[in-house]
Amino acid sequence: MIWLRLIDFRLLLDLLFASLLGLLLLGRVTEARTLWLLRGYLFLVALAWFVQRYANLPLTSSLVDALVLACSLALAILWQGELRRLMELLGTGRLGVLFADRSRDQLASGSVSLLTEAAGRLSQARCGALIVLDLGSDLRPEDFLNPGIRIDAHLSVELMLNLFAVDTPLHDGAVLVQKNRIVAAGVILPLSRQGLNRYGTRHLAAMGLTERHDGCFCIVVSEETGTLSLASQGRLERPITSSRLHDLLTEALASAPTGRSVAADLPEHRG
Ligand SMILES: Nc1ncnc2c1ncn2[C@@H]1O[C@H](COP(=O)(O)OP(=O)(O)OP(=O)(O)O)[C@@H](O)[C@H]1O
Repeated sequence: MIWLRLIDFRLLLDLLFASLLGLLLLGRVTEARTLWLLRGYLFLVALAWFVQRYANLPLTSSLVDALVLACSLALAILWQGELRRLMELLGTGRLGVLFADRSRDQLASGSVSLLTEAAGRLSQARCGALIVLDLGSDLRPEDFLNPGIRIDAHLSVELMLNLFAVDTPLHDGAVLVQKNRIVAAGVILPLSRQGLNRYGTRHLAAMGLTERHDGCFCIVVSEETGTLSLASQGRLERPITSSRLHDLLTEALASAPTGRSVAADLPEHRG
């Protein structure tokens, strides 16, 4: 049993926890560029640890430490939105989101066609619209300024046109689509603080929600111009054609994680 004494259990535990944390972080990233950056950063951190622990090279160790610090600062600037979100999740105890199932079977591709057709027809009619497409985020009713009215209906072009028809009670605000269903209408989203001088509130609302929730996309139809836009990660792509919208949504669907449903938490009526 001498070999048992030679094993450093604390070191094993340390390596196990660090590997689990690394795998968890890598598992949450879907975008290729972000993944490369994260891999590079984790490699540098591991190198710094290795040099410090096993090589008696103080100057090299200081240089690698300085490199890790510089990269940490650069990534903190680059990923400020994601880091803010992570701190929000830690602060509100919603850690389950980090371990959520990431299978990709939510919005069917047929729904992308339905949404594109609805958006195209709303655009032609210059009927203002805002559709939130949740492809697997951790959205909760508290994330909205007002969670709106619960609908829970099959996604259809006709219902979408009806919901945004002018002078109907639910046309103001956004429609929330989750897992091929229209979950709610009249949803009021948080506004973005970017682009205050460039965009009106409908577009700012689309940016505001998507900058907070990576798995959310917002389709915006401008009432003024009929222009179609797609918001993701706080950025607006506009103007876009219906076919471009279809391509972007198909792409988004192919790389989207699945999250929990907000439907169950929505109140029957507006507070
Ligand atoms: N926070 C919000 N959440 C959801 N919808 C909102 C929000 N704020 C405004 N809207 C919707 O946007 C409409 C007002 O749009 P506004 O003209 O201010 O914005 P816009 O970006 O210029 O859009 P448009 O090009 O359609 O005029 C409201 O009537 C409402 O339906």
